[in-house]
Amino acid sequence: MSNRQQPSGMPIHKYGPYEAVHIPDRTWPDRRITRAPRWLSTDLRDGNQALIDPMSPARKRKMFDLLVAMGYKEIEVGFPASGQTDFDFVRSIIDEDAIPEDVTISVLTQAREELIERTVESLVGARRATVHLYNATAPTFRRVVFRGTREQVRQIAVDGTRLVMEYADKLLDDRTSFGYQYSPEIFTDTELDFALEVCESVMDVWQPEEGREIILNLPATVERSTPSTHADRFEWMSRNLSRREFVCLSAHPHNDRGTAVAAAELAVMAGADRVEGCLFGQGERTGNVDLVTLGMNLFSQGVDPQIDFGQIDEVRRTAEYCNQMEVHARHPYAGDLVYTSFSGSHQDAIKKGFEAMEAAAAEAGTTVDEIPWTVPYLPIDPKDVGRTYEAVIRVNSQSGKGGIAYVLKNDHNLDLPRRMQIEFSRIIQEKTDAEGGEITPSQIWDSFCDEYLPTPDRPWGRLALRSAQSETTKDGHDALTVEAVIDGEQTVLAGTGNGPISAFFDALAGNGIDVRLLDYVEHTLSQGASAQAASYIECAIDGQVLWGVGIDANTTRASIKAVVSAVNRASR
Ligand SMILES: CC(=O)SCCNC(=O)CCNC(=O)[C@H](O)C(C)(C)COP(=O)(O)OP(=O)(O)OC[C@H]1O[C@@H](n2cnc3c(N)ncnc32)[C@H](O)[C@@H]1OP(=O)(O)O
Ligand SMILES: CC(C)C(=O)C(=O)O
Repeated sequence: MSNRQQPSGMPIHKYGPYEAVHIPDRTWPDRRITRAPRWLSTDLRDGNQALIDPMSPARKRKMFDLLVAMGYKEIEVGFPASGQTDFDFVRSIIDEDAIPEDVTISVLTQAREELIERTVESLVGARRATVHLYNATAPTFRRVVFRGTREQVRQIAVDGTRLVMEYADKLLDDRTSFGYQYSPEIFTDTELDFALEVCESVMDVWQPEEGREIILNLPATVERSTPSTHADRFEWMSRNLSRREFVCLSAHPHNDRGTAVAAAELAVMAGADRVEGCLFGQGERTGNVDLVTLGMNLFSQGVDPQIDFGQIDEVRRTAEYCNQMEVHARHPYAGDLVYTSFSGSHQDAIKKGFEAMEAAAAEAGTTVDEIPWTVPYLPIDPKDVGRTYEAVIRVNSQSGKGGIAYVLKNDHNLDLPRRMQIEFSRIIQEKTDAEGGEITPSQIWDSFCDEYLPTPDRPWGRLALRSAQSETTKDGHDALTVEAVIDGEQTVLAGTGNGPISAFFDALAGNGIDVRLLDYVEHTLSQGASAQAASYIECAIDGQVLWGVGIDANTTRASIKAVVSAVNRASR
């Protein structure tokens, strides 16, 4: 086959490659993230401004309280100059003293005097507050939006910073510890030397020093490049900024290329101290970077994310309510299906993984919660985010014996022998092939009972057990007397053997039912006085090989029931 590429016909002439950064001695690829960066949640600002239906004050408050409860210490709470809703919300959380002492709120503004004044006004009385000023610095914006030169655009940032400081001096008092953040918008489209020049000019006004940091936020307003180039740009800025020790370098990735999480992680490796994003990647267009995935990625590497994700479904439900948008079923760590496996080989490995964890914990004399998590296909223990194991394995036509056996073990403590797993999985497979879709654990259980465990309210089969009594004969054999119904007739069966099962086979043989034992497994189902035992018996009956199952508090009765189950199945 030829390797030559054929043109697709797509209009590629409209686009060009993203410019690389010349930084051959880059250091970020060798760095590791060993602690969480500072996080800023912008759910209430960048997230909110992208919603079809922006959050009502009640929804905003619910989101704010959620973020605080999760442990976010920097929260962008709005764009107060945008209108009364955002302004009033900022006032409400300050006036109602809803902001914990260790939480800093921040508010965004354009570099326009009337907006800056209104923005600072919204913060009066706040304990810890940051004004976040932005202006676009990218060439297209300079040309199209501001219709200005580099110098004029740099001046917007400088004047804006000065105005923020003046209004903070004028309107805020010593109740407020006041901070400042500047963002050269579309940093990813701005020439690096110009981004640096504007940031330096802004710093010249703010004068960062010990105890007076400046947050320089470098937004990938539109994600343009690979995460590696994004990291190169961060390393370049981090190396070239003056007063670096007083700068909190912040990343603000968006997800236009679908790589925002990687871009944020590589930016941190390249020197970013802080990451701005939204829960579940809410935000403009394809969203801001997802703070949940970032935090959980750290957690899954044994790094404390500094955020509590222990009840991820609660977080998801609240975010869905506030944003009025659903989190996708495949969303990392939080989607409905992300700890669920339908396919046979995955289920088999998961089941074995759980069993290996239990064995390793028992050997170490501890619990599975104390040993390293190593269950195949599950990057983290679903329990750590408040999920149960119930949904870990779900069964459809792609499933195999391991998954079905897992459901029976997990839900009913039944540990089926391997060959019986194969037998029962064929029965389930026939059902899923015929009916399509998923078969639920309760449908699996119904099928299992129907196949192996006829009950008085759901009787079937030619043989029904009424009672069984066994005693040991003088020569050490078992003599068994069984009251049963065979083909509708009350019968008393009697037989002897070197155990109750062979005595029962003897009794059945006397009634024309020929059964041969191939395998026998039993285990207890529960502990304590009402303990139940499960027996699994593989028999050859009339040329067929079949399993039968019996459950009873008495182990002899459990095994006799298992034989009855197999005999009935043979003639079903
Ligand atoms: C990348 C981001 O997410 S940035 C955040 C974006 N978020 C929002 O815009 C949500 C809130 N915004 C709003 O509610 C409104 O835009 C307001 C109330 C702030 C301002 O509204 P308006 O006064 O009608 O102005 P509008 O939004 O149309 O802005 C356009 C004007 O602001 C100028 N401008 C835009 N951004 C900035 C900036 N960061 N700094 C200074 N001027 C700016 C534009 O050049 C334009 O000026 P012109 O009228 O002289 O051409
Ligand atoms: C205001 C800035 C930080 C922003 O939201 C963006 O550039 O995406």
